[in-house]
Amino acid sequence: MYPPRLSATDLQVAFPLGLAESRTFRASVGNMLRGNPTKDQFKLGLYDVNFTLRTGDRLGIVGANGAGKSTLIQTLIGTYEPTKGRVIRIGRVAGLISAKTGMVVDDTGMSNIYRRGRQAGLSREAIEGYLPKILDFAALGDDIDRAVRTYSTGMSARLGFAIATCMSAQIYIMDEWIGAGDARFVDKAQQRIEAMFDEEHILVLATHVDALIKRWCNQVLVLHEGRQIALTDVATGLDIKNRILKDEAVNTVLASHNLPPIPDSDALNKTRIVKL
Ligand SMILES: Nc1ncnc2c1ncn2[C@@H]1O[C@H](COP(=O)(O)OP(=O)(O)OP(=O)(O)O)[C@@H](O)[C@H]1O
Repeated sequence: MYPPRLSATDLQVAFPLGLAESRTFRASVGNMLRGNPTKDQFKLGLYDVNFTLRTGDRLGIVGANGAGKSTLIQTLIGTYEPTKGRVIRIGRVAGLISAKTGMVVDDTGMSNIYRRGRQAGLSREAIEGYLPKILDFAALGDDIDRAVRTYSTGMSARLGFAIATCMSAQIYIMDEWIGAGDARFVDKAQQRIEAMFDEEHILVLATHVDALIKRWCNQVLVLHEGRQIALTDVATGLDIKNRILKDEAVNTVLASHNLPPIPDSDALNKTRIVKL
């Protein structure tokens, strides 16, 4: 088996801005005259993203609200298709982006374990092999046979986390939903993730919590208005993010770390609405 790898090359994700009403010619003309977006206009949610992660790499993704963190996570997992560039995933990916990710909420917890196992390409026997570990971690008791829609957020988080981390993935891609459980679960989940900090796994974590980045990551990617502005060590990445949050000029902050500037923000804003 090849060692795991996760890479993004010239990644771009654009969201259509076209309004539903502009399906008629009259509405389209009206929108154009009012300066509203037309059907063929897109907003860049993410662009210029480039990195390669190998075993042992643990990447923290940081940035202000709307910087593009969730868009990048969803694209790495494969929920969003890039409009340009590409993502390469080598190895089994576990995406942990919300407590109920990938679950059919009308089915029981147990059915969901089997479904997720099948989706991961595992045989019934293999899933049964993982089952005791999953049930132990989820600690749902008899509730495992109830529909997931009846679970609290914390119960769903425990089950989702147990499924994702007990079925031996090599690449873990997470948002900060992990904080959804109670203190005991968060502690257990943190220990479980830390046990994977070895040469066989890749971790990607998007979060606003600096302490988690410091504890779990060994490199940081800073996003600003959808663009990757730095891929660097943890201390530098957090400093850049925090100074930008305090409204320091982006290029001043980058220059203070000897990093290349980004085009001036006027130019940046103009290029954010694009026609593909
Ligand atoms: N489905 C969508 N359609 C249109 N625009 C979107 C969509 N999803 C995200 N965006 C836009 O893309 C940009 C990046 O959003 P994203 O949710 O990735 O940011 P974020 O860094 O995760 O923010 P937060 O910290 O607030 O969760 C935002 O301007 C957002 O409005």
